[in-house]
Amino acid sequence: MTAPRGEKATPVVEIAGGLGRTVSLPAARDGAPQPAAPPELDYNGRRHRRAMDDATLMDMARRIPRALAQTARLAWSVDRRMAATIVGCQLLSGVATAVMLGAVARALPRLAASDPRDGLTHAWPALAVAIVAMAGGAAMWIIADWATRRLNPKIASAADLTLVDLHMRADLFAYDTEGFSDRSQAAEIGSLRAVDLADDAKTLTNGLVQLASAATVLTSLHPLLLGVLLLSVIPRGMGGVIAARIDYRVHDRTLSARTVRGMMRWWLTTADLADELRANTMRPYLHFWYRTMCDRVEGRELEGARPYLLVTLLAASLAGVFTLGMWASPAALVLAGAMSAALAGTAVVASRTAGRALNSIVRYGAVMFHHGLYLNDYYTFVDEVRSTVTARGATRVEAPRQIRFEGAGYTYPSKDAPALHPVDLTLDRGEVVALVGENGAGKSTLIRLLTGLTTAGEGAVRWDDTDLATADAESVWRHVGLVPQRTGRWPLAARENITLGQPREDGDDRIWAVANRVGMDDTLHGLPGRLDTLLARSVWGGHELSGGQWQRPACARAMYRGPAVLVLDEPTSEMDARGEHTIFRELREMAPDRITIVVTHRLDDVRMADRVVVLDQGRIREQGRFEDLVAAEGSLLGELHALSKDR
Ligand SMILES: Nc1ncnc2c1ncn2[C@@H]1O[C@H](COP(=O)(O)OP(=O)(O)OP(=O)(O)O)[C@@H](O)[C@H]1O
Repeated sequence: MTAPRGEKATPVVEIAGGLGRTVSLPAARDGAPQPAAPPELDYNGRRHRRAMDDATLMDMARRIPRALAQTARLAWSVDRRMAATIVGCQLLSGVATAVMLGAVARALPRLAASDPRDGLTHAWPALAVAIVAMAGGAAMWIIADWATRRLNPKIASAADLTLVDLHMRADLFAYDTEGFSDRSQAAEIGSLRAVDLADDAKTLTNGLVQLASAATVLTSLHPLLLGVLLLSVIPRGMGGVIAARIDYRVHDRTLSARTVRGMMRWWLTTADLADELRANTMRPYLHFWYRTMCDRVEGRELEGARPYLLVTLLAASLAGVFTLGMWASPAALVLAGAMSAALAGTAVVASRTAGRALNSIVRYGAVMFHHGLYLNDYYTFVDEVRSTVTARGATRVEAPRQIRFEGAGYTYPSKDAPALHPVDLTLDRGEVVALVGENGAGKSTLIRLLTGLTTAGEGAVRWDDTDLATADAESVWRHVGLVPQRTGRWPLAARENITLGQPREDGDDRIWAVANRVGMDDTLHGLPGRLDTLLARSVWGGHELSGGQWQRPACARAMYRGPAVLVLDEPTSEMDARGEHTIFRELREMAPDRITIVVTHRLDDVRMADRVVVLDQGRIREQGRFEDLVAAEGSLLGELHALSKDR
């Protein structure tokens, strides 16, 4: 048989089999054709492209005060003393510049006297003032820099902590809304940029203060000089905006590739996937994929280099022309007899100060505009998530004797069809209820509603008489122990992996007792530091558990809480038969004091439940005792049970 066009026939390797026979095996697909390049991925978080593309000098001038105010608010909230130090130093450095220029204005006419010795004698007090003012200005800059360095780590921690905490407190509804992860990512960029913004703000305000001082001195020398100075703002400003736009476009065009490359990097380097990657010879393709992303980023960055060079060259040339203009104006005033040569010298010094200040203002103004957009995202996201955190009611609930679904249904925000159609269901304390159904039937959604993780879109879920939509969420969760389908493999000590989420009791006796109940005590005794052993292979000194072993601390965690509502979503899917048996035996023993709900696809485990609720496409199709349902004609549970036996 011939191989398809473009593909090589799979080579066959002859190896010696047992008993002297030769066995033919297909060799690894070493020379397999390279696949197509990964598709261009679009990143929905790039909401600022238009803002940056369309930005005029006026837009920037309007937005920058807002960015400055937001940065000041952040700085003030983390360290008032340092924030005030920076502002004070900026003002003093401006005063120092004005004093220095004034002193130069006084010294120069005296230095220009016919006898240099005599001139110097008269000029030195003013020169001394100029030198002290310059040194003072430099000292203020250094102190402002020191204060910024003290402020920056605090800003970084505060912004990061706020975001992480809000993510942990956000209503799950927020996670399901369209574009949440994009907004979250944009906010994260904002929190990272907040530190840059403090630096940018310091340099920008310093530029503004210096400019104001120099402009005051220039105006006092001759009002015309101020006009020339203001004229020079326009070309410098335009150049700054265009260069910032080019930078931003490169940033924007490489953002998707950089984002997915960063995500893929974790997949390629984590120990979790190292086995799969090697044994399935995935490396060549993944290397090709990663290389393609690197090339994409590299290529686009190089594309931006040329226009950036042209714009900066043009802007520098125009700036040169205007610098000449600023120097020519005092000369013209001297020639016209409107200004002395000595004052013209002062004007040149003041013009140079103003020119440097303008450069800072334009450069850091553009950067602040850009970074400010992200800081704005940060605050928008923080406000959005805060509103979802406080959206629930304030009624505090006690451990329920009964949970009732009263026509309770739910549709995910991104979906048209309900994941759960309105259902009526009552669960009583002491009962073990098994939830059964095919993939996507709505079991996890029902669990989210009964534990108050999500509130019902229609109808109500009541814990005794309290509608969970009006309840204080934290007070509900205090009574819940949940083993979700995907549990956390927390990179913490074994002890914390069991006690996580509740206050520690004195001693480890309860921890060992619960470890015994989930059949984990032997494993814990085998760990080098027992309960102190760090359960994370990737971290130095850590220890790894097997997949099934990891499900035990998750069950132990829920049992350790001793909750009034115990919910387990496929808790034993990776466990061996002994582990599974132990867990279900314990669940039965614990049942009298609580409401227990178990989701499982292993239908033999369902026998231990008092009642089985079968979900089908978001509706309760049948419920009752396991034996009765299996025996009933046409029952879904009977069909699924028969299929599980027919393997
Ligand atoms: N966060 C979500 N956003 C949008 N749709 C979702 C979300 N979670 C679940 N769904 C959808 O809701 C429906 C019910 O899902 P659910 O997870 O409740 O099913 P399940 O019975 O637990 O399935 P499985 O047995 O596979 O765990 C499915 O169609 C699923 O695609």
